[in-house]
Amino acid sequence: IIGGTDSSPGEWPWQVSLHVKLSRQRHLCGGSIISNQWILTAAHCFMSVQNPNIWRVYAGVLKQSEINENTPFFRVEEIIIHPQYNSAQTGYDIALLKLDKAMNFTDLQLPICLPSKEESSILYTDCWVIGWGYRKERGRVEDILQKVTVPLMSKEECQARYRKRRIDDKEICAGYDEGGKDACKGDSGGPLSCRHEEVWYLVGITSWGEGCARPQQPGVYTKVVEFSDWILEKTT
Ligand SMILES: Cc1c(O)cccc1C(=O)Nc1cccc2ccc(C(=N)N)cc12
Repeated sequence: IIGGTDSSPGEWPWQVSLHVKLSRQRHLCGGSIISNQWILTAAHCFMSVQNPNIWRVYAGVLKQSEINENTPFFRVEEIIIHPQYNSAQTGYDIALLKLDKAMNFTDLQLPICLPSKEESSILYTDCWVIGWGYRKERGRVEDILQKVTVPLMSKEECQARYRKRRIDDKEICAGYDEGGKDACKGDSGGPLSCRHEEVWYLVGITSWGEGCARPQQPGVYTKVVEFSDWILEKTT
């Protein structure tokens, strides 16, 4: 996250850290708890590592330094990548992780609401992107979960910023024309969370952007409401 601040314990209880354990272990992506057995994240997180057995899901953590060999984690029973996914820049950057066992909800690990199609006309004005990703383009994974508020933008405005690419209807953009505040590498798969009438909704999944926090290069997110049917089909 570029231009953000430290989060507090329990501020974003749906945020998880996805680690890969080979000889060493490291944070690769974020994700969101959407039920006691399912995590929603980005498909591009799995392009180099599709084997479910090497993934570990950490919930209820604020700092990466909290994670050690004694920290409890969930194993991944199944990775479901959207069948139309090719690359982050071409959309459908969405994946579901089925946990090997159902998690108990606590103050530190709780699900976020999926937006419903009926409410897709809501104009969200209080949106935040969070993660342990880079604080600058040539950065590294951060210790304390960062948060930054970003305004949503129209598809037309976003397309005007990304002339070489096609921004499709199942993507949503957010950011500032002057740059300076944005998600970045390592935040991928994490939530773009928007609060509406005291309830938080998972509006976007951090997907890509040209660099990070550059002027007139907004962050591009998978538009979750467009995948409601797919999510329900796979998780029920
Ligand atoms: C290609 C690249 C790096 O190697 C290092 C850092 C950033 C980049 C890059 O261009 N964009 C990115 C690469 C991977 C995940 C990203 C997630 C979000 C954003 C965003 N701006 N909202 C940019 C990303």
